[in-house]
Amino acid sequence: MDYAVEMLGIRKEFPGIVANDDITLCLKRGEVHALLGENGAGKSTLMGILFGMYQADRGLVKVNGKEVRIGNPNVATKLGIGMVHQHFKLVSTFTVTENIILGSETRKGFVLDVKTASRRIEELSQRYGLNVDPYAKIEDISVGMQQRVEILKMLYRDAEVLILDEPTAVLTPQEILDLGVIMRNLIQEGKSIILITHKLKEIKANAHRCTVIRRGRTIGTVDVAATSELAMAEMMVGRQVTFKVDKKPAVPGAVVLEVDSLSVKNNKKCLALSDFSLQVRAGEIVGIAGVDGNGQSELVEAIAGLRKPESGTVRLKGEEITAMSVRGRIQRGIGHIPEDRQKRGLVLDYSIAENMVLEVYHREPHSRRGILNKLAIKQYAERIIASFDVRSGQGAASIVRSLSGGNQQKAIIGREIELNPDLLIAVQPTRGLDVGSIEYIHKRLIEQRDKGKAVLLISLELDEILNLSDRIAVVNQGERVGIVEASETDENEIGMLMAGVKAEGGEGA
Ligand SMILES: Nc1ncnc2c1ncn2[C@@H]1O[C@H](COP(=O)(O)OP(=O)(O)OP(=O)(O)O)[C@@H](O)[C@H]1O
Repeated sequence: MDYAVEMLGIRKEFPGIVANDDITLCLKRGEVHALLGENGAGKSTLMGILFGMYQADRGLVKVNGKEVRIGNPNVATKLGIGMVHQHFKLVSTFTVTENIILGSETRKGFVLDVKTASRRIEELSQRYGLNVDPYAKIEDISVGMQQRVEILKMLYRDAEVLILDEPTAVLTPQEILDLGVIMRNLIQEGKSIILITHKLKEIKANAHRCTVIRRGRTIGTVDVAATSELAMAEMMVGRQVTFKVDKKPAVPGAVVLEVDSLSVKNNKKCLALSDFSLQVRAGEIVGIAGVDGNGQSELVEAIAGLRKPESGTVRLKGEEITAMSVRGRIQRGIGHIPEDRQKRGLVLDYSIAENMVLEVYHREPHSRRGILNKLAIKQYAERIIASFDVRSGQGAASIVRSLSGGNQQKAIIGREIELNPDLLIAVQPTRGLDVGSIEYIHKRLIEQRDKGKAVLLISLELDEILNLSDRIAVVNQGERVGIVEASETDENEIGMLMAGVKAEGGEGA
């Protein structure tokens, strides 16, 4: 069999946890091979070993049939293995070419040979249908384009095996389709791809085979065309899963959040949200649908107190909070699951325990007269860890940086729900989560609603918006272009509104 990569019997232990336990993954040349596993199953660790970031404790790696020792990423690069990480590694003030040649520059005399490099990048870009401008600055191009630059970086270094770590998590629906085309172009040219993703639809659409791992062990490798999404999901979590959300009709009560004529500028000082009004009542979930970058982030930041609006007001339970501090808002009952878990959600070098009390460490029982009560904090964190199934090597004492992405997300959600807020703002709450965890988080959000809390849900996943929300507001270019009852709408109508076709139903905010 013609394998580009064989990973055989791989084992890797971290303090307190076996991240990979006898895992086998064989990548055929010219295939897209999905790697599927629940959060913390060990996918990133396995790929870290292939890319030379970690050393396996046991097992064998073969590239093109030959046993290799991949001591660091440079060795991986020389062996033709490239990786696009979830968080891109680009210098935003550099151009595309400068980023791509960084670390492997060629010179003419003392001068960097940017011209030849740009020409080669242009050729590669055309050959694989990437459409990247070598002279554009990274900060001026979209996230989707930046990802293509990462792909080009690998191709420039002659990678034959490309590892894509949850590549669609940051992409818009159109960009996801485009990436599918790019992957097809790559394999047509003989490249092989390992695709880490939680999205079964994408595996179905793009992958030939899929290896499923659970709790560090290989469950099996299946032929994707012959295996249903449900079957793959069940292999992954080891039990039956349902994709449908069960919920009773909402019983909305008093208005909890009232946003009135809010206008907010973005970092570039342009109006990102204009004259936006919305109400969220107790006992309902209001979803905000929109293509990424249409003012959702600015709306959330203005409500959470992270950004000052230009005009308009924000009220919580009747009280104006437009200019109130973040802590004041938290104390009055706002919980916030932020968009970027690493930048806004967590302090990565703190333990789980410390992260769980970031908003409440100054209150009893977590501290008294300025002295922290470590035991109370640990117990508080352990409760969240248990009820949200946050998996880590050393429980509450684990440093958050060492947690898998999905477990970091579960920790944040647990922390915010534990605050029992009157208004819970959930931004992309299930980004990077496996289907089992998504099911659980959805249940918990609905439970909040049924307890009479107001939930504002912002998500780029239309399915999530449609399944969870009671009402849906659609934003386009910072304006509210429609607000509809979730039970009376469908994907098509929301899609039209997202594209900017106005259809205000005459209903109030
Ligand atoms: N550097 C590290 N130090 C200690 N523990 C680690 C380290 N890296 C990973 N782990 C642990 O190993 C386990 C596997 O993590 P890994 O990141 O490989 O999972 P994953 O399958 O990629 O998960 P996700 O889908 O959530 O990103 C987790 O329990 C994680 O906490």
